[in-house]
Amino acid sequence: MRPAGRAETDSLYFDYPYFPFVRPPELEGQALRHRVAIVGAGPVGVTAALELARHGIASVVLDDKATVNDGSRAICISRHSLEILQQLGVDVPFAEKGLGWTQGRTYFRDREIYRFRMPHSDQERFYPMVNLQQQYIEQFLIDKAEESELIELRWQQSITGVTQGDAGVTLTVSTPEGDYRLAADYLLAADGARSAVRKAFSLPLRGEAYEGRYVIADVRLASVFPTERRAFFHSHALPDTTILVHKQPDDIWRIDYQLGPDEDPEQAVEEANIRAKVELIVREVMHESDAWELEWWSLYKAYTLALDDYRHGRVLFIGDSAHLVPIFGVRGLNNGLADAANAGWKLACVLNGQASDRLLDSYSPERRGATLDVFANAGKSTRFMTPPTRGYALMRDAALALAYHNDYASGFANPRQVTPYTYAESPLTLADDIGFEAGPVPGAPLINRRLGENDFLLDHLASGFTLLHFSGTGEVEPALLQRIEALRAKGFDLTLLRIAREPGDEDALLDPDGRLFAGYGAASGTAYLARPDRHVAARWKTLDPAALDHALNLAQGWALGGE
Ligand SMILES: O=C(O)CCc1cccc(O)c1
Repeated sequence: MRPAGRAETDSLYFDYPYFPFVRPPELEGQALRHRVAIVGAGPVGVTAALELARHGIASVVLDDKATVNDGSRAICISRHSLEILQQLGVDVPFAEKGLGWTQGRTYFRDREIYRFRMPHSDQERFYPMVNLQQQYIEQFLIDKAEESELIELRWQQSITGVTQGDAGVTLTVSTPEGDYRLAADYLLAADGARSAVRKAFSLPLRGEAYEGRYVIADVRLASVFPTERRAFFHSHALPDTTILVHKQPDDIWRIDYQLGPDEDPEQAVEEANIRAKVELIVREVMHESDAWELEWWSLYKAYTLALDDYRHGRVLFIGDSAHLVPIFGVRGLNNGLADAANAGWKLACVLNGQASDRLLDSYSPERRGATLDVFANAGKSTRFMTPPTRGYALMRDAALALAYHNDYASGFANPRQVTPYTYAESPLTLADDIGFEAGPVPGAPLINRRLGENDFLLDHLASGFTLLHFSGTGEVEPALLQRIEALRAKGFDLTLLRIAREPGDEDALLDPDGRLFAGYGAASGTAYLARPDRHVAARWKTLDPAALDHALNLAQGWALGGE
C-alpha cells in the first residue's frame, strides 16, 4: 500500500520499468515446443531461467504483470544467495547497490541485551548479508536475463490452465490479445504464494499459520545509523509491540511492528494509524530526529506451509509456490533462490542428456529437507517474535528478562539467521571419508578462500561438476587424468581445478599461506567433487581415481534408477 494520492508503483526512490506485451509466435498460429516454461518472472523464476541458460538450456518465462513487484518486500540476501548470483554472473550490481552487514542487536526495555555477529572474514568475497529492496533484486535479474538469447520473457500473460502428460506440459495462456496454448517439456512453477499452477493441480500446502500479525512499513529517513538488524522488545514507547528495523539503500528503512491481539488489522493499515505508529517508533525507539516520509506498507502473517512433494510429474515447484516460511531469520527469498539453483542444474542435466529424468526425484527431498529445517529454526524465531499463547509470551519475556540481567543468558535473544542447508541425507551425496578433520562435509556448500586481492576460490568453479584436487605443486597422477578424460568422453561435464601449496605450475591455483588447504582439511592427494550448485557431492582425503565414477554417477542421479 502507498500513501493517498500515490499509485502502486509511485515510489520515492525507484523508477518502475514498463514491460510491454509482445505477441508470442503461438498467437500467430505457430506450433512451438519449448524445453522449459517458467511461470513467474519474480526473483526465483528469473534465477531459474538464468541457471538453465548457464547450462545452455532455453526457457520461456511468463508473468501476468507489466513491471516488477510493487514494494520492497524481501530485503535481505544471504552470502549463499550472493554466491548463487555470482555463478549467474549477476552479483556485481547486488554488491554495488546493496548494503552489507554483519551484526544485529536485540534490545529489551531500550537496553541492548544481545549482539550477534555473523561469521565474516577477509576470506569471503561477500558480506554474510546484504540488504536490497526486492524491486532492485528483480530489476538486476531481469536486466541479466534480457542479455541472454536463451531466455524469452513474456509479460502481461497469465496462466488459466495447466495439463500434463507423459511427454510434456501444456499451459493455457491468456493475453491482452487473446488466448493460446504453450507446450513445453517441463514446467517450473515460480508463481508465488498464490500459485495458479499449484491450484490447477489441486495440490495442498500443509503446515501451520501463526497468530501474530506484523505491519511492514518502509520510510525514507536520512540517518547515519549503520546497517544492522535491530530487534526491540518491550520498548518504553511501545511496551506491547515487538519491532524490527533494517536499513536499505536510498535512505529507506524497513520497520516491522507487531500488532496486538486486540488490534483490528484493517484499521492498523489505515494510513493515519501507520503514520502515528511510525512516528513513535522513529522518535522514541530509533531516536531519530530528522523528518521522514512514508514510502510503502503491507500486512504480514507468518506461515510454515509446504507441499508434500515439490515435484509433480513434469512440474517442479520452486520458491513460495512450494513453501511459505516466516520472514524472521530471512529465509523466504534465500530459500527460493536455492530452490531455483537446485532445480535449474538438475533439469539442465536431464535436458542435456547427462542424467535421466530420475535425477529430478532428488529435487524434492533436498529442497523440502531444507524447508523443514527452516521450519524448525524459523518456527522458533517466529514463536519468539509473535508468541502464540500467553504461556509462550511468559517464557519469552522470562528469557529476555534473564538476558537483561545476566550476560550468560543473552543467547536466548539470538535471532537464528539463515544458514545454507547441507544435503547430508540426499541420495546424491556420498558418505563421508572418515579421514577428514576439517572442511565442508558432503552435502554442504563449498567454503570460500581468498587467493589474491580480488581473487577467491569460488570465482574459479566450472559451470558443471568441479573436481578440486589438492597437491604440492599442482601435480596430478596420470591415472586420475585418464579417468577424468574417460568420464568426459562419456558425457559427464567435469572440470579439474588444481590447487597447489607451492608455486611451480601457473595453471594451478596457488595457496601460499596454506589457508585453503587448512580450510578444506586437505593434504596432497585430497579431492572434493563439487556439484554445479557448489554443494559437495563427495570428498576423499586421498582420491583413488576408480572412486570418482561412483561418486559422479551418484551425484547425477544414476543410482536412482530409471531408463
Ligand atoms: O531480520 C529478520 O529476521 C527479518 C527481516 C525481514 C525480511 C523480510 C521482510 C521483512 O519485513 C523483514
